[in-house]
Amino acid sequence: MTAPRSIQVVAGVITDPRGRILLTRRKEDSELAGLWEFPGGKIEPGESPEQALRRELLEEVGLEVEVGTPVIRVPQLYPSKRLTLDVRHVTVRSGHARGCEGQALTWVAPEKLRQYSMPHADLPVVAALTQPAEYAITPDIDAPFDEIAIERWVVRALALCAVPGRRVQLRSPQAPRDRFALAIERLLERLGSQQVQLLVNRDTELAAQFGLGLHWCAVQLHQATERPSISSQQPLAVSCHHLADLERAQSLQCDFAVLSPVLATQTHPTATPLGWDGFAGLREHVSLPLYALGGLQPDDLVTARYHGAQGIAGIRGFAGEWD
Ligand SMILES: Nc1nc2c([nH]c(=O)n2[C@H]2C[C@H](O)[C@@H](COP(=O)(O)OP(=O)(O)OP(=O)(O)O)O2)c(=O)[nH]1
Repeated sequence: MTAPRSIQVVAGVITDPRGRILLTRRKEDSELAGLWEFPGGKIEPGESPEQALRRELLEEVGLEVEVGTPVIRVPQLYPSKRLTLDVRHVTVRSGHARGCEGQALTWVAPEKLRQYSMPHADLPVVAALTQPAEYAITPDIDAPFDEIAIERWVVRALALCAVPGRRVQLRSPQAPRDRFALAIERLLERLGSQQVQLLVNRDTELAAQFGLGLHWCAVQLHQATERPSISSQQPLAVSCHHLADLERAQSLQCDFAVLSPVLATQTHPTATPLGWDGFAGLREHVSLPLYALGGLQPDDLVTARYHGAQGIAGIRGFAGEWD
Protein backbone atom coordinates (compact mmCIF):
# COMPACT_ATOMS: atom_id res chain seq x y z
CA MET A 1 0.00 0.00 0.00
CA THR A 2 1.41 3.43 -0.91
CA ALA A 3 1.45 6.17 1.72
CA PRO A 4 -1.16 8.91 1.13
CA ARG A 5 0.28 12.19 -0.20
CA SER A 6 0.82 14.88 2.46
CA ILE A 7 -0.46 18.42 2.02
CA GLN A 8 0.00 21.48 4.20
CA VAL A 9 -2.97 23.85 4.23
CA VAL A 10 -3.34 27.17 6.00
CA ALA A 11 -6.69 28.85 6.68
CA GLY A 12 -7.87 32.03 8.38
CA VAL A 13 -10.47 32.92 10.98
CA ILE A 14 -11.80 36.28 9.78
CA THR A 15 -14.23 37.97 12.17
CA ASP A 16 -16.57 40.86 11.34
CA PRO A 17 -17.43 43.68 13.82
CA ARG A 18 -20.43 41.62 15.02
CA GLY A 19 -18.16 38.69 15.95
CA ARG A 20 -19.33 36.54 13.04
CA ILE A 21 -16.82 34.29 11.25
CA LEU A 22 -16.36 34.04 7.48
CA LEU A 23 -16.94 30.64 5.84
CA THR A 24 -16.65 29.84 2.16
CA ARG A 25 -18.26 26.97 0.34
CA ARG A 26 -16.21 24.46 -1.62
CA LYS A 27 -17.22 24.43 -5.27
CA GLU A 28 -19.05 21.51 -6.89
CA ASP A 29 -16.06 20.45 -8.98
CA SER A 30 -13.69 20.18 -5.98
CA GLU A 31 -12.97 17.40 -3.49
CA LEU A 32 -15.25 17.72 -0.41
CA ALA A 33 -17.63 19.64 -2.70
CA GLY A 34 -20.37 21.72 -1.10
CA LEU A 35 -18.84 21.71 2.39
CA TRP A 36 -18.20 24.97 4.24
CA GLU A 37 -14.64 25.80 5.26
CA PHE A 38 -12.39 28.53 6.59
CA PRO A 39 -10.92 30.39 3.60
CA GLY A 40 -7.33 29.48 2.75
CA GLY A 41 -5.46 26.88 0.73
CA LYS A 42 -2.30 24.89 0.17
CA ILE A 43 1.12 26.23 1.07
CA GLU A 44 3.21 26.43 -2.13
CA PRO A 45 6.87 25.33 -2.13
CA GLY A 46 9.08 28.06 -0.69
CA GLU A 47 6.22 29.88 1.04
CA SER A 48 5.85 30.39 4.77
CA PRO A 49 2.37 29.68 6.20
CA GLU A 50 1.88 33.44 6.69
CA GLN A 51 2.80 34.24 3.07
CA ALA A 52 0.52 31.47 1.82
CA LEU A 53 -2.41 32.68 3.89
CA ARG A 54 -2.01 36.30 2.75
CA ARG A 55 -1.86 35.14 -0.89
CA GLU A 56 -4.83 32.77 -0.60
CA LEU A 57 -7.10 35.28 1.12
CA LEU A 58 -6.37 37.93 -1.51
CA GLU A 59 -6.97 35.45 -4.37
CA GLU A 60 -10.05 33.80 -2.87
CA VAL A 61 -11.96 36.48 -0.98
CA GLY A 62 -10.25 39.74 -2.04
CA LEU A 63 -8.95 40.65 1.42
CA GLU A 64 -5.57 42.04 2.40
CA VAL A 65 -4.86 40.68 5.86
CA GLU A 66 -2.37 40.59 8.68
CA VAL A 67 -1.84 37.09 10.02
CA GLY A 68 -2.26 36.83 13.80
CA THR A 69 -2.05 34.14 16.48
CA PRO A 70 -2.53 30.41 15.87
CA VAL A 71 -5.94 28.89 16.61
CA ILE A 72 -5.08 25.19 16.17
CA ARG A 73 -3.12 22.95 13.81
CA VAL A 74 -5.10 19.82 12.90
CA PRO A 75 -3.52 16.67 11.46
CA GLN A 76 -6.23 14.77 9.55
CA LEU A 77 -6.15 11.60 7.49
CA TYR A 78 -8.50 11.69 4.47
CA PRO A 79 -8.96 8.67 2.15
CA SER A 80 -6.69 10.21 -0.50
CA LYS A 81 -4.33 12.38 1.53
CA ARG A 82 -2.76 13.28 4.86
CA LEU A 83 -3.59 16.89 5.64
CA THR A 84 -2.27 19.37 8.14
CA LEU A 85 -4.68 22.28 8.55
CA ASP A 86 -2.96 25.24 10.22
CA VAL A 87 -5.58 27.81 11.27
CA ARG A 88 -4.71 31.38 12.25
CA HIS A 89 -6.65 34.40 13.42
CA VAL A 90 -6.33 37.17 10.86
CA THR A 91 -7.08 40.90 10.87
CA VAL A 92 -8.43 42.52 7.70
CA ARG A 93 -6.33 45.48 6.53
CA SER A 94 -8.38 46.33 3.42
CA GLY A 95 -11.09 45.03 1.12
CA HIS A 96 -14.60 43.60 1.42
CA ALA A 97 -15.07 39.84 1.41
CA ARG A 98 -16.38 38.43 -1.90
CA GLY A 99 -16.15 35.06 -3.59
CA CYS A 100 -13.45 35.87 -6.17
CA GLU A 101 -13.56 32.33 -7.61
CA GLY A 102 -17.37 32.17 -7.78
CA GLN A 103 -17.69 30.40 -4.43
CA ALA A 104 -20.49 31.20 -1.94
CA LEU A 105 -19.56 32.84 1.34
CA THR A 106 -21.36 33.55 4.58
CA TRP A 107 -20.77 35.15 7.99
CA VAL A 108 -21.67 32.84 10.90
CA ALA A 109 -22.03 33.51 14.65
CA PRO A 110 -19.57 31.20 16.51
CA GLU A 111 -22.35 29.31 18.32
CA LYS A 112 -23.93 28.48 14.95
CA LEU A 113 -20.79 27.09 13.29
CA ARG A 114 -21.77 23.53 14.21
CA GLN A 115 -24.89 23.80 12.06
CA TYR A 116 -22.72 23.97 8.90
CA SER A 117 -21.44 20.83 7.15
CA MET A 118 -17.67 21.07 7.16
CA PRO A 119 -14.72 18.77 6.34
CA HIS A 120 -13.58 16.52 9.23
CA ALA A 121 -10.46 18.61 9.85
CA ASP A 122 -12.61 21.64 10.65
CA LEU A 123 -14.49 20.10 13.58
CA PRO A 124 -11.55 20.49 16.01
CA VAL A 125 -11.16 24.05 14.74
CA VAL A 126 -14.78 24.84 15.62
CA ALA A 127 -14.24 23.24 19.03
CA ALA A 128 -11.13 25.35 19.62
CA LEU A 129 -13.09 28.49 18.74
CA THR A 130 -16.16 27.75 20.83
CA GLN A 131 -15.44 25.31 23.66
CA PRO A 132 -13.46 25.66 26.90
CA ALA A 133 -9.69 25.25 26.52
CA GLU A 134 -9.25 23.69 29.95
CA TYR A 135 -10.79 20.58 31.48
CA ALA A 136 -9.94 20.51 35.17
CA ILE A 137 -10.43 17.32 37.19
CA THR A 138 -11.07 17.39 40.93
CA PRO A 139 -8.87 15.42 43.33
CA ASP A 140 -10.39 12.65 45.45
CA ILE A 141 -12.33 13.39 48.59
CA ASP A 142 -9.91 12.52 51.41
CA ALA A 143 -10.52 9.51 53.67
CA PRO A 144 -12.39 9.16 56.02
CA PHE A 145 -14.88 11.08 53.78
CA ASP A 146 -16.32 12.89 56.81
CA GLU A 147 -17.82 16.38 56.96
CA ILE A 148 -14.40 18.02 57.14
CA ALA A 149 -13.13 16.10 54.10
CA ILE A 150 -16.28 16.94 52.12
CA GLU A 151 -16.00 20.62 52.98
CA ARG A 152 -12.33 20.60 51.91
CA TRP A 153 -13.25 18.95 48.59
CA VAL A 154 -16.07 21.46 47.97
CA VAL A 155 -13.70 24.39 48.56
CA ARG A 156 -11.17 22.85 46.14
CA ALA A 157 -13.83 22.20 43.51
CA LEU A 158 -15.16 25.76 43.89
CA ALA A 159 -11.65 27.09 43.24
CA LEU A 160 -11.41 25.00 40.05
CA CYS A 161 -14.83 26.22 38.90
CA ALA A 162 -13.96 29.88 39.55
CA VAL A 163 -11.48 30.05 36.64
CA PRO A 164 -13.43 31.22 33.55
CA GLY A 165 -13.30 29.14 30.37
CA ARG A 166 -13.16 25.74 32.02
CA ARG A 167 -15.07 22.52 32.14
CA VAL A 168 -14.71 20.62 35.41
CA GLN A 169 -14.92 16.87 35.99
CA LEU A 170 -16.14 15.86 39.44
CA ARG A 171 -14.14 12.75 40.28
CA SER A 172 -13.57 10.83 43.51
CA PRO A 173 -13.07 7.12 42.80
CA GLN A 174 -12.12 6.37 46.44
CA ALA A 175 -15.24 7.84 48.02
CA PRO A 176 -18.35 5.77 48.85
CA ARG A 177 -21.16 6.71 46.48
CA ASP A 178 -23.35 8.42 49.08
CA ARG A 179 -20.44 10.65 50.22
CA PHE A 180 -19.63 11.59 46.61
CA ALA A 181 -23.32 12.41 46.03
CA LEU A 182 -23.39 14.57 49.18
CA ALA A 183 -20.24 16.40 48.09
CA ILE A 184 -21.75 17.14 44.65
CA GLU A 185 -24.96 18.37 46.26
CA ARG A 186 -22.99 20.74 48.54
CA LEU A 187 -20.94 21.99 45.61
CA LEU A 188 -24.04 22.75 43.52
CA GLU A 189 -25.61 24.66 46.45
CA ARG A 190 -22.51 26.80 46.79
CA LEU A 191 -22.11 27.38 43.04
CA GLY A 192 -25.60 28.87 42.81
CA SER A 193 -26.06 30.51 39.43
CA GLN A 194 -22.33 30.45 38.52
CA GLN A 195 -21.98 29.19 34.96
CA VAL A 196 -19.61 26.25 34.65
CA GLN A 197 -20.01 23.00 32.77
CA LEU A 198 -19.72 20.06 35.18
CA LEU A 199 -19.33 16.36 34.36
CA VAL A 200 -19.60 13.46 36.81
CA ASN A 201 -16.96 10.75 36.59
CA ARG A 202 -18.43 7.35 35.60
CA ASP A 203 -21.73 7.45 37.53
CA THR A 204 -24.60 7.77 35.03
CA GLU A 205 -27.29 7.84 37.73
CA LEU A 206 -25.63 10.67 39.63
CA ALA A 207 -25.11 12.63 36.41
CA ALA A 208 -28.80 12.20 35.54
CA GLN A 209 -29.95 12.95 39.10
CA PHE A 210 -28.07 16.28 39.22
CA GLY A 211 -28.62 17.17 35.54
CA LEU A 212 -24.85 17.18 34.84
CA GLY A 213 -22.64 15.80 32.06
CA LEU A 214 -21.03 12.36 32.28
CA HIS A 215 -17.40 11.28 31.88
CA TRP A 216 -16.92 7.62 31.00
CA CYS A 217 -13.81 5.51 31.47
CA ALA A 218 -12.66 3.51 28.41
CA VAL A 219 -14.18 0.27 29.79
CA GLN A 220 -17.63 1.88 29.98
CA LEU A 221 -17.18 3.15 26.44
CA HIS A 222 -16.57 -0.34 25.06
CA GLN A 223 -19.42 -1.88 27.08
CA ALA A 224 -21.97 0.70 25.93
CA THR A 225 -24.11 0.18 22.86
CA GLU A 226 -25.69 3.63 22.89
CA ARG A 227 -25.49 7.07 24.45
CA PRO A 228 -26.45 6.90 28.15
CA SER A 229 -29.62 8.49 29.49
CA ILE A 230 -28.32 11.84 30.65
CA SER A 231 -29.80 15.18 29.60
CA SER A 232 -29.33 15.76 25.86
CA GLN A 233 -28.14 19.27 26.76
CA GLN A 234 -25.26 17.86 28.81
CA PRO A 235 -21.96 16.60 27.40
CA LEU A 236 -20.77 13.01 27.27
CA ALA A 237 -16.99 12.68 27.49
CA VAL A 238 -14.64 9.71 27.66
CA SER A 239 -11.07 8.84 28.65
CA CYS A 240 -9.17 7.32 25.72
CA HIS A 241 -5.72 5.74 25.46
CA HIS A 242 -5.72 3.93 22.10
CA LEU A 243 -7.01 4.37 18.57
CA ALA A 244 -9.81 1.83 19.16
CA ASP A 245 -11.08 3.99 22.07
CA LEU A 246 -11.11 7.12 19.94
CA GLU A 247 -12.90 5.42 17.04
CA ARG A 248 -15.52 4.01 19.39
CA ALA A 249 -15.97 7.42 21.10
CA GLN A 250 -16.55 9.01 17.72
CA SER A 251 -19.02 6.33 16.58
CA LEU A 252 -21.03 6.68 19.83
CA GLN A 253 -21.08 10.47 19.26
CA CYS A 254 -19.30 11.40 22.45
CA ASP A 255 -19.00 15.18 22.65
CA PHE A 256 -15.31 15.13 23.42
CA ALA A 257 -12.52 12.83 24.60
CA VAL A 258 -9.47 13.06 26.80
CA LEU A 259 -6.40 11.34 25.33
CA SER A 260 -3.63 10.29 27.72
CA PRO A 261 -0.95 10.04 28.95
CA VAL A 262 0.82 12.59 26.77
CA LEU A 263 3.77 13.03 29.14
CA ALA A 264 4.94 10.98 32.14
CA THR A 265 2.64 11.48 35.12
CA GLN A 266 2.71 10.66 38.83
CA THR A 267 -0.87 9.35 38.77
CA HIS A 268 -0.06 6.58 36.21
CA PRO A 269 3.68 5.91 36.65
CA THR A 270 3.68 2.63 34.68
CA ALA A 271 1.85 3.91 31.57
CA THR A 272 4.01 4.63 28.51
CA PRO A 273 3.57 8.27 27.47
CA LEU A 274 2.30 8.94 23.93
CA GLY A 275 4.51 12.00 23.48
CA TRP A 276 3.18 14.91 21.44
CA ASP A 277 3.92 13.19 18.10
CA GLY A 278 2.05 10.10 19.29
CA PHE A 279 -0.86 12.31 20.29
CA ALA A 280 -0.98 13.95 16.84
CA GLY A 281 -0.62 10.53 15.17
CA LEU A 282 -3.80 9.32 16.90
CA ARG A 283 -5.67 12.61 16.46
CA GLU A 284 -5.43 12.41 12.64
CA HIS A 285 -7.79 9.39 12.61
CA VAL A 286 -10.73 11.11 14.34
CA SER A 287 -12.27 14.55 14.37
CA LEU A 288 -13.95 14.81 17.77
CA PRO A 289 -12.58 17.48 20.14
CA LEU A 290 -9.65 16.13 22.18
CA TYR A 291 -8.14 17.30 25.45
CA ALA A 292 -4.54 16.26 26.08
CA LEU A 293 -3.88 14.83 29.57
CA GLY A 294 -0.84 13.63 31.46
CA GLY A 295 1.89 15.72 33.07
CA LEU A 296 0.59 18.99 31.60
CA GLN A 297 0.24 22.51 32.99
CA PRO A 298 -2.17 25.20 31.80
CA ASP A 299 0.68 26.93 29.93
CA ASP A 300 1.11 23.83 27.70
CA LEU A 301 -1.99 24.95 25.75
CA VAL A 302 -0.03 26.41 22.83
CA THR A 303 1.90 23.14 22.36
CA ALA A 304 -1.32 21.16 22.72
CA ARG A 305 -3.10 23.23 20.06
CA TYR A 306 -0.09 22.82 17.74
CA HIS A 307 -0.57 19.03 17.92
CA GLY A 308 -4.31 19.08 17.31
CA ALA A 309 -5.65 19.15 20.87
CA GLN A 310 -8.37 21.67 21.43
CA GLY A 311 -7.42 21.95 25.09
CA ILE A 312 -5.63 20.45 28.06
CA ALA A 313 -6.91 18.49 31.02
CA GLY A 314 -5.35 17.88 34.40
CA ILE A 315 -5.59 17.22 38.10
CA ARG A 316 -2.21 18.18 39.51
CA GLY A 317 -1.32 20.77 36.90
CA PHE A 318 -4.43 22.72 37.86
CA ALA A 319 -3.99 22.37 41.61
CA GLY A 320 -2.12 25.67 42.02
CA GLU A 321 -5.39 27.32 43.00
CA TRP A 322 -5.45 25.57 46.35
CA ASP A 323 -2.04 24.01 47.17
N1 LIG B 1 -8.98 26.16 2.78
C1 LIG B 1 -9.39 25.15 3.54
N2 LIG B 1 -9.12 23.85 3.16
C2 LIG B 1 -9.57 22.88 3.96
C3 LIG B 1 -10.28 23.17 5.16
N3 LIG B 1 -10.59 21.98 5.75
C4 LIG B 1 -10.11 20.98 4.98
O1 LIG B 1 -10.19 19.78 5.17
N4 LIG B 1 -9.48 21.53 3.86
C5 LIG B 1 -8.84 20.74 2.81
C6 LIG B 1 -9.61 20.72 1.53
C7 LIG B 1 -8.53 20.53 0.49
O2 LIG B 1 -8.21 19.16 0.38
C8 LIG B 1 -7.34 21.25 1.07
C9 LIG B 1 -7.23 22.65 0.57
O3 LIG B 1 -6.76 22.62 -0.68
P1 LIG B 1 -7.22 23.65 -1.81
O4 LIG B 1 -8.54 24.23 -1.47
O5 LIG B 1 -6.09 24.58 -2.02
O6 LIG B 1 -7.33 22.82 -3.10
P2 LIG B 1 -7.91 21.48 -3.65
O7 LIG B 1 -9.34 21.30 -3.37
O8 LIG B 1 -7.49 21.47 -5.04
O9 LIG B 1 -7.08 20.40 -2.80
P3 LIG B 1 -6.45 19.05 -3.33
O10 LIG B 1 -7.54 18.27 -3.96
O11 LIG B 1 -5.36 19.40 -4.29
O12 LIG B 1 -5.93 18.38 -2.09
O13 LIG B 1 -7.58 21.30 2.49
C10 LIG B 1 -10.54 24.51 5.53
O14 LIG B 1 -11.17 24.84 6.55
N5 LIG B 1 -10.08 25.46 4.68
